[in-house]
Amino acid sequence: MTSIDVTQLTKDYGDRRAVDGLTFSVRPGKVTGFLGPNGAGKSTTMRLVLGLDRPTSGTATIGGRAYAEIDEPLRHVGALLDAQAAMGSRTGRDHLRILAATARIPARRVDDVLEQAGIASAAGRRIRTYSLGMRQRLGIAAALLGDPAVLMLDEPSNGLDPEGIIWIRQLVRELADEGRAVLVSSHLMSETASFADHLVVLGRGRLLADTAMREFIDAWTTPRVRLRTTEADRLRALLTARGLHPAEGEDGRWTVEGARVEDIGPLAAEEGIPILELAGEEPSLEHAYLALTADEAEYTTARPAAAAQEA
Ligand SMILES: Nc1ncnc2c1ncn2[C@@H]1O[C@H](COP(=O)(O)OP(=O)(O)OP(=O)(O)O)[C@@H](O)[C@H]1O
Repeated sequence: MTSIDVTQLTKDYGDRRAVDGLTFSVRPGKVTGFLGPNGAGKSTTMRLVLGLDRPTSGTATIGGRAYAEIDEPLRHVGALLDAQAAMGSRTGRDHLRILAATARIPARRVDDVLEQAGIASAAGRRIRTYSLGMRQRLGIAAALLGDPAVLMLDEPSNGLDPEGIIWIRQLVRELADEGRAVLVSSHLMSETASFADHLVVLGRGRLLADTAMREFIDAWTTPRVRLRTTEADRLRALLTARGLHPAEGEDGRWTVEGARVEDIGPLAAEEGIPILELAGEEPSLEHAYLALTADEAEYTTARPAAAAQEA
């Protein structure tokens, strides 16, 4: 069972600290979502794990060894960093054959991963004729080539069509279910929520959260209930007496922050207050993420947390 272990990892570019004393692990059998605002240090961390850059201090290891010390690393670690960087004059198949040859991976794996990535029919075409999504699929095929125990995918659904996005969601889940350690960075919260079990969140190079998805959402959001009643005054008095603050919306619906349907339904029934509608709002990863990172975004427009809560 192989994991990625990052310990006190720091990287300075001149006087800019891109990664700041990071410690976390990516465990086998799980999809770990890697989140953070633009410039938070996600790509730099992945590059350091892959030995593409040298840390200023600290370590990043895969199965206890630095990437540079791993023999035939493609057989142990698959990575998708910049899918657009593949050589444009080669065909997709040749690109993968060359990669396979460098790691003594059998050539038949090339056709397997082309098939798995859904680009077998384009394998003989030059990469420069590929669409953004096809290049992305080729990059994922390359990451899978060595059947690695560890995968690191930077924004894998970039440029993929809706069918491709569903495919990548299923793929990362399958890879984790097979016991692999899978780290996936993304800016798409609903997508991350659909496949990640665990989250590592960065802000300005620092670790903001390293926690199970469910715990993260529960810690950074409050439950909310929407309801409609014919006896608003009585219900308001009842809820206010219990320390809740119901707020009336323009459409005649009431919102109660910090409450669940299980709190309100029985209470209203006990008092004989008719309820016409009662629904809990499931807090989303997006709400939780924006609440956590509100003050951490280096490049930001409005106040995202406030905007999202109002939406
Ligand atoms: N080669 C480099 N030289 C100088 N600064 C760099 C270099 N690479 C990254 N940085 C800086 O390090 C910080 C972290 O960048 P990084 O690309 O790791 O963030 P990120 O979380 O991947 O962002 P995004 O979500 O926008 O991809 C940024 O401030 C960036 O400008």
